[in-house]
Amino acid sequence: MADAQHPPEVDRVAASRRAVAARRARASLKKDVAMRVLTPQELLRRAFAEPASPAGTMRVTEFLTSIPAIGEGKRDRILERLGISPVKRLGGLGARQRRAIEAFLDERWPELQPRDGRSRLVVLAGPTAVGKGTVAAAIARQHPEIHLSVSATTRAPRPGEVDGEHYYFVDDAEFDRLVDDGELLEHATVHNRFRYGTPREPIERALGEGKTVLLEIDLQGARQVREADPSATLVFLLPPSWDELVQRLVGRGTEGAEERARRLRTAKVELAAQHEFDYRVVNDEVGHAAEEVVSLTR
Ligand SMILES: Nc1ncnc2c1ncn2[C@@H]1O[C@H](COP(=O)(O)OP(=O)(O)OP(=O)(O)O)[C@@H](O)[C@H]1O
Ligand SMILES: Nc1nc2c(ncn2[C@@H]2O[C@H](COP(=O)(O)O)[C@@H](O)[C@H]2O)c(=O)[nH]1
Repeated sequence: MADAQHPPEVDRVAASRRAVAARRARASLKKDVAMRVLTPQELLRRAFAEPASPAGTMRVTEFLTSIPAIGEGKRDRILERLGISPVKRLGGLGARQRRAIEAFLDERWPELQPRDGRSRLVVLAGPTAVGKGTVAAAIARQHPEIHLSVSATTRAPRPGEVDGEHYYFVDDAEFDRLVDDGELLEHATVHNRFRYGTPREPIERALGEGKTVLLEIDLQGARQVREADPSATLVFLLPPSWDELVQRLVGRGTEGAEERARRLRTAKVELAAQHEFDYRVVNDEVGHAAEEVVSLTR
């Protein structure tokens, strides 16, 4: 309430700060559910016990889509079935609606959990020129609901590559800064040459929104992701044969002979590590390989 000691603008600033803090706290709770640090059932219990808390002020729509298996379409069907308005906040649900949403979670929980306890983070790795980029681009085209990570790199753009779309092209100083500020989920010097890394924030945001996230990275990066999140799904893309791999590299025409030789040396090391991965997919035909990778993320 405004008075002589608390003029209205001071109250407005304080209220806006409180609103920002509450929004951040709700976003953090959603991320915890998406990352499975917190179960939806625990979040509901907090919301019902304290309707004014960040959990209690979360909208039912936000709550449902924080569960990775629930997208917007499914969310709307669930709310309609439960007779709950999408504008409702968890703490504002009536007794009947609380029972309905709790019963729904109890009944459907087994199928809402990620398959065999895996997170929604998916790594696609494999030797140079096997077609990781091509398969990842096909997945992004066919499945816009899957978030494709854009890496930072110190390598120069190839003709046609667009900053912010194919990579964030940065210099060494900026890459150092990203590492020092903890802005990368993983990073590595690839083919003993340039540095590549996965920006952390867009990944966490997409996971927080319940999306599947695809990282197209090298073996060193895949190992770091496994360390950071043992429940990530690691997929290794294989060529139909070694000769076909060499042909694809030569056919792409983006590297000179020396760089091709360097990449093929790394390819031998990467192929020898394929058994560290959860799944192996042969990229014989792009569409098939893309759908096979997607089926492993379901
Ligand atoms: N299934 C396929 N059949 C034939 N050619 C393919 C197939 N998949 C990809 N290619 C071609 O192989 C070449 C290499 O593909 P791409 O650049 O996607 O490989 P990459 O694994 O991302 O390579 P790098 O690790 O070197 O970046 C490209 O010219 C691409 O068009
Ligand atoms: N560890 C990481 N590796 C990455 C990342 N982004 C790409 N890569 C890998 O680098 C090589 C070479 O890529 P190119 O575009 O120069 O041909 C390839 O194996 C990519 O998978 C990353 O963020 N981290």
